[in-house]
Amino acid sequence: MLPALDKPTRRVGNKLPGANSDSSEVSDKALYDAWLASRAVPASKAILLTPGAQRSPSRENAALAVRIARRSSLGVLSLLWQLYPSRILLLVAMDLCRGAFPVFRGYSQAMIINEVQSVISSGNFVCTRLCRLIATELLRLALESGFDSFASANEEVVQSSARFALEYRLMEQRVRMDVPTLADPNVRDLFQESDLFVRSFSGVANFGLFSPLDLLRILTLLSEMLSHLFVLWTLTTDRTHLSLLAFSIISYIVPLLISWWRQYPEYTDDIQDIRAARATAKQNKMRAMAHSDAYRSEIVLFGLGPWILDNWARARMATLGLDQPRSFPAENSTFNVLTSNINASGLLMALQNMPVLLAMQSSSASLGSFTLYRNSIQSIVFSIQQLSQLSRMAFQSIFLMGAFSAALQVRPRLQPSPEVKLAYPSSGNGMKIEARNISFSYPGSHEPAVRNVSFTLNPGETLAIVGYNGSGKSTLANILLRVTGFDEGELLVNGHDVRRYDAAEYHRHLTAVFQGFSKFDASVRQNVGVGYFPDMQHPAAVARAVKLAGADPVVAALPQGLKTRLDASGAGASLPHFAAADQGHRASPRGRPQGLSGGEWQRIAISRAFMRAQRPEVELLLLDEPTASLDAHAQNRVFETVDELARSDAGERTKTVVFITHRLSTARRADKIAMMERGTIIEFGTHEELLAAGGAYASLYKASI
Ligand SMILES: Nc1ncnc2c1ncn2[C@@H]1O[C@H](COP(=O)(O)OP(=O)(O)OP(=O)(O)O)[C@@H](O)[C@H]1O
Repeated sequence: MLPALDKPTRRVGNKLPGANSDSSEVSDKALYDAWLASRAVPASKAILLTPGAQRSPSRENAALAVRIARRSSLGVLSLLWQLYPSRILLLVAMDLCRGAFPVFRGYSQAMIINEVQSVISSGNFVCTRLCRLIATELLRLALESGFDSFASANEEVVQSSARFALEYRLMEQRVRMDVPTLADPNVRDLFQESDLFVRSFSGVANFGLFSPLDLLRILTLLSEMLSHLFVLWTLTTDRTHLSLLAFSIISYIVPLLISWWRQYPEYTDDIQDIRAARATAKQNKMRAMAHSDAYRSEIVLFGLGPWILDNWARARMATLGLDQPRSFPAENSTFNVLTSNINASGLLMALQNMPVLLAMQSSSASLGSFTLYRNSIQSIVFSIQQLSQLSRMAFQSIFLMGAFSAALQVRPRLQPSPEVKLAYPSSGNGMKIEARNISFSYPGSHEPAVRNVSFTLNPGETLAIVGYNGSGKSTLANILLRVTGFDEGELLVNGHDVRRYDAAEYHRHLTAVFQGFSKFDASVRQNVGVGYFPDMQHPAAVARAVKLAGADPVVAALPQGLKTRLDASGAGASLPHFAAADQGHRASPRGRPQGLSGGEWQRIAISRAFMRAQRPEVELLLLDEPTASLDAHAQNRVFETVDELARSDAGERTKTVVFITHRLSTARRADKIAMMERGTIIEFGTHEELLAAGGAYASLYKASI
């Protein structure tokens, strides 16, 4: 079970036998735990690294990397293998062959150099052999580039299909996730790191990311090193030469090791302490604010730009370590100071030349073989350098791979486990809802948003939920809709615990208007059609829903009717072309997204709910302040339509209706009214009963008329 960082899981009693109801799980808990542990900021187990941050190469992290690799690499590699086994084999073979190319290149060029040397030293300027050698070199170059482009094309196909396959798996998993699962910050980070893993499939070192396919690059480097070693072996057959060879390689590697050691403490530009972790989180928050369209109006109106910039700059400087003066001698060790002041490279260069000079004494030595010798040693050292860089990237990618594997195993919190799953039993005349002592607290909140709520609603009845702001109405609605889970109590729907229904199946039997409904940057038809996908492509069905919601005049005034693209950002309304269009009402240019008023958007949201409300399988209509932005006439019409939709042709009630409202004139339409205060139902009954009781509802009602 995922540890909820913000909130202890309080689930007392009423737990379904054998079911982890309303809790998510990762089937490989050890994998998830190892990934989570790798994110702990050293010296503070409570603060976690931001997603994508590099793990320090510590012993603990190395052990975690081994554990993660053991648990996830096989799954990921077999997933990749299944895509294109033949192409992957070809990729491996070609990458191994590529390793031998530099050696061939070296040989060919050495032969040309030798030939030029012999032509000059003999004074016999006959260039037939030289021309032949140059022609061979050109042919070799052509073959090599042909081979390279074929190998690259193959690699591109493998990389992009791997990326697509993994992206698909991740996307498939992400769309399965419900609100409570994604409310867990660890799950969100898990998905974010998985995204980075998927993005790494774009060729070597894409944005510093390393994919398992890039391991082939390591193969190429190894085969290149081996072929260079072979060349050196053939060039230096006796023991003296072998020791010279070893000496030569060491003299190249030592400066590298020294510079690597000197850089090591600065190896990461990353979060190694709590202060940096906090600064990174703040920097990301400020960056998100600056980039988001959703905040734009308030940023402009309240002049938040400089405040955002200032906060971002301070946090960014802290993450880059620019906020404190650097005292170099204090920060650097004596060793670093010494080594930075001693330039050993000159001396080592001289040492590197020694083997070459000694080899020159040999009678068999030629200028070409010297070139080949030096070239091979340089290539070996370069390969070692690259190998060390790639292995550091591979180390980081293990954690991202672990995140990917764990993310694919997350079971959404509201999804029942197979042993307790139950098919939804339709009643045919509306949903029966029995709430028993339901309580729920948002993660991180100490006060329950819903507390000990109990009520019964019979099939076909209408319930109005009223109450003060923040009294828990929308939260209760989300619990009934199974968008949010609950911590304690029991919710029976048609006689069974709602936690036993598959969430997607349960949702097929209800429709809703949310208080904060979604506005999509899409056409009117799509904005409404999402309410019932099978009919989205049928303009007549969409037009019927639009008419039922009273949105037909809005749509008729749009330049392309149902096909008009809507501007969900709200920025469109303030753009010049919309200002001009206002005089000629809706005469915006074809194809430009169209802005809508708050009330117009609300009618679109109601149309969306009505798309599905007409379906016979729908047994619950839940409307959270559906008419808050509508005028009184439009409001009455919406409630009349809801009443019609909730009845059969014969006029019998076939759907249960729950609506939340602040307008108490509409609440009296309901069979039952629930008055909420501080998360709980304080009064429950008919309008007349509650008025007669003279309690909170009665006083609120009197205040509203
Ligand atoms: N996502 C959330 N995270 C944390 N707390 C929340 C969240 N949403 C709501 N709350 C808190 O839960 C409580 C109930 O909120 P809810 O939205 O259910 O009230 P409401 O009665 O619908 O309010 P309103 O009439 O203003 O729409 C409030 O105290 C609110 O601050």
